[in-house]
Amino acid sequence: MSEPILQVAGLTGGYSPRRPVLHDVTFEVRAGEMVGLIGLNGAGKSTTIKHILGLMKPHQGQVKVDGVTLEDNAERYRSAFAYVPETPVLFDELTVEEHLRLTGMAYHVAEPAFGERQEQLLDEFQMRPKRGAFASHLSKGMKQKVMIMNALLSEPPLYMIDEPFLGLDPLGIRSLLERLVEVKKKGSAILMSSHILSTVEAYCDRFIVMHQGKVAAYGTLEEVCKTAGIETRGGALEDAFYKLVTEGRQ
Ligand SMILES: Nc1ncnc2c1ncn2[C@@H]1O[C@H](COP(=O)(O)OP(=O)(O)OP(=O)(O)O)[C@@H](O)[C@H]1O
Repeated sequence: MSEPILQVAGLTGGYSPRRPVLHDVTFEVRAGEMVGLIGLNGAGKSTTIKHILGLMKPHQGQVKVDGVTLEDNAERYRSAFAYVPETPVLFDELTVEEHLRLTGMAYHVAEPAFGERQEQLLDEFQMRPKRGAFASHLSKGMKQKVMIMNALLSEPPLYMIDEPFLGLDPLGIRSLLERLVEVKKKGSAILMSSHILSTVEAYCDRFIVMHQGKVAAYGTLEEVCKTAGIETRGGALEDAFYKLVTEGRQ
């Protein structure tokens, strides 16, 4: 079994110490695998990601990236992942190329690798005509593409991607999925949160089903189906999910 790149162990956390949102959340993402993080609105997916990013401190438990906690070694922890948020965050007065250059410098991607990766990404995401455009002049989906290109440029051990499919056009979605399959083969770990369960099932190796701040099921499709008490078959993730998040409801 490959080494774990992201380890979340017994994580209890949230926005106020008296009212935790996450309860004893435990999972890991290993080198060379894509793990889907799924759950209803408010289940705790973004809060989990905020804890992993180091924006929030665990009340209990710990998060390790590349074998270290943020307290152990902040530099190593932070440089081991790239994060693509649901809503793009760019500098309005920088161009597409300038964003890529900034990322290249931050992640120490030297020439000639930088130039090669940049040109390939501009082609793959149909952004060549916009290379000199300011971020503020890009469409919503184009901004999302720039965030994705920045993440792919840095080639980190861990990718964390939050709901990437909503703003992208069909070609962009295909380019992203093809690239994720490629970086996974090269040994990166990917944590992807999405509500598009058919795509999650098709591309992810394992799944974390979050419900009300807890891990309701975790593992391969077969393991998640077993926890939900249904038979495994193609397309079963949606049924397993439905069962897990409606259990106990009338
Ligand atoms: N800034 C905040 N302050 C206080 N509570 C918050 C804050 N952000 C989220 N919450 C609460 O934390 C819980 C989990 O929310 P979270 O954003 O993690 O859900 P999510 O699974 O990412 O949902 P979605 O699919 O809608 O993005 C919810 O009850 C939500 O109301």
